[in-house]
Amino acid sequence: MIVTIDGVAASGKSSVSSGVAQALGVPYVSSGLLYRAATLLGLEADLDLRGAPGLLKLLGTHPVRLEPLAGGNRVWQGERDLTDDLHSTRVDRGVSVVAALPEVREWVDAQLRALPEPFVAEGRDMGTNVFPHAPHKFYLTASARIRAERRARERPEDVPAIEADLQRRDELDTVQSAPAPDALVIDTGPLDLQGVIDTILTRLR
Ligand SMILES: Nc1ncnc2c1ncn2[C@@H]1O[C@H](COP(=O)(O)OP(=O)(O)OP(=O)(O)O)[C@@H](O)[C@H]1O
Ligand SMILES: Nc1ccn([C@H]2C[C@H](O)[C@@H](COP(=O)(O)O)O2)c(=O)n1
Repeated sequence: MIVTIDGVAASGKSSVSSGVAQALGVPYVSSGLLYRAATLLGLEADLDLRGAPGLLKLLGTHPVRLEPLAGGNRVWQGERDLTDDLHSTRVDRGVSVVAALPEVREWVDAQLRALPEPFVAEGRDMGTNVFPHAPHKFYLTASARIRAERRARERPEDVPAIEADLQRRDELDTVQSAPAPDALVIDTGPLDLQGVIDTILTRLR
């Protein structure tokens, strides 16, 4: 069984997916981490992030592996754990460009589809493109201001700067971020984290 949880940037996808996955006793899969890993490695290699061939060559010679766990995902390149470097402002600013490359999307989708069920998958296009036959689909939203206020608790930047970055990413990610027609759309603005998790668990049960 696959549960998909998609949504806009910083809408709570990974926190909510982790809570739902732990309640169900299954792993969750954070697809965005693979796009972030491709971005980080491209930046470190000083590549033009708009160029798929260079990125794919890098990913082919230095394979990246996603480790899905219920409590949190980790991303490995050989023995190197990339996870803690994937949520920097630098990666945030480059990742939408990388995620727009069809070749990189194919690379991510192939890794996701090879994972053994059951799991909760979170991202942008889990319910539309990667797992369109999933029986349970959810889509999280909240205003850019609320998302920025939440994120400001974990980043050095102030709320207006984070909000501007989120709005920019929302625009760049629009193409692959539409909710599946059969997804339950949840406005997380008025809910706390547990409230969102409970809404999903209630629907699943
Ligand atoms: N409903 C909520 N109420 C309060 N805080 C929340 C809620 N949902 C998420 N948060 C907080 O908002 C922040 C962003 O959440 P999270 O990282 O899970 O979002 P995301 O959608 O996975 O982000 P990204 O798109 O950048 O990967 C975290 O600090 C999280 O604890
Ligand atoms: N299925 C996905 C997952 C992620 N992306 C893009 C969109 C974001 O700009 C970036 C990082 O995702 P996040 O960690 O913010 O969820 O990757 C995508 O296009 N498709």
